[in-house]
Amino acid sequence: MEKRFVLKISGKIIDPREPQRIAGYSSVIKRLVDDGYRVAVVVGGGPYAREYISCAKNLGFTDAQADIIGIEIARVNALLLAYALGEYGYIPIPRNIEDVYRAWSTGKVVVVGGLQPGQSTAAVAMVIAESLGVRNVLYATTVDGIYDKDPNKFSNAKKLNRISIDEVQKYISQRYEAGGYELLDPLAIGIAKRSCIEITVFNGLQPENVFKALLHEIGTHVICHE
Ligand SMILES: Nc1ncnc2c1ncn2[C@@H]1O[C@H](COP(=O)(O)OP(=O)(O)O)[C@@H](O)[C@H]1O
Ligand SMILES: O=c1ccn([C@@H]2O[C@H](COP(=O)(O)OP(=O)(O)O)[C@@H](O)[C@H]2O)c(=O)[nH]1
Repeated sequence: MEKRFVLKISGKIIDPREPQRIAGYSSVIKRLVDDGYRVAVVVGGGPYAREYISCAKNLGFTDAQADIIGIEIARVNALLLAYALGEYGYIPIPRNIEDVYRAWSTGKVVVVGGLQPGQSTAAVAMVIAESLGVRNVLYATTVDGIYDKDPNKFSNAKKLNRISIDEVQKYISQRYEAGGYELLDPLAIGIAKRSCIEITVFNGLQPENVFKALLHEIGTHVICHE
């Protein structure tokens, strides 16, 4: 099995109010590196990004400006994890794909926040996976996987264990705006499709769930047909 993967962690999970969970992710990632895995991590902006984005919108900023503010918050969350990784983590946080290549070539764990307006960190995870030739993205979020409809809105939503990348769009209702882009945004889906990148969407509130997600024991496995 390819021992390389990209791990996208929701900003709702890497949250400054939960330092022990950040320490938990650092320990899980270090164990995987010691076990011979190469990992690139993308961290989202979470509730703080949305506070700043709502302030930006209130001040009449453009969506691009609101996105850029979200990017910076995601980068700060990424810095929390990168520092927690100690000598395993690459510093500084890459700002573009060229920086990611340089960081990856050092052999360290690359941790990234946002990259550019008009997308989410899910798209960042796909772009990085595609750039590094990695075919496996683990998506740690706060729901158990992809459901047939939003589980936070419909109590009768059913979790899907395995779906094709071509089906994803019909299940996700999405606000295409700063702070939106729920789950997999259009760019993330497009890149996963064209480069046949497999995705496991799982509940990452417990860092140890990464081990189960790696083995497709939990979450939703999104596959592509070669
Ligand atoms: N079909 C679906 N299955 C699961 N979650 C969905 C679905 N449609 C919308 N969602 C919403 O997407 C959210 C996860 O997306 P997002 O908020 O971007 O999370 P993250 O912070 O992990 O990027 C869930 O909390 C859920 O409310
Ligand atoms: O490459 C990126 C990554 C993030 N964002 C902005 O930063 C916010 C926070 O990122 P994301 O929504 O992916 O974080 P999470 O869903 O994990 O909280 C997004 O909503 C976007 O507004 C962006 O513009 N470009």
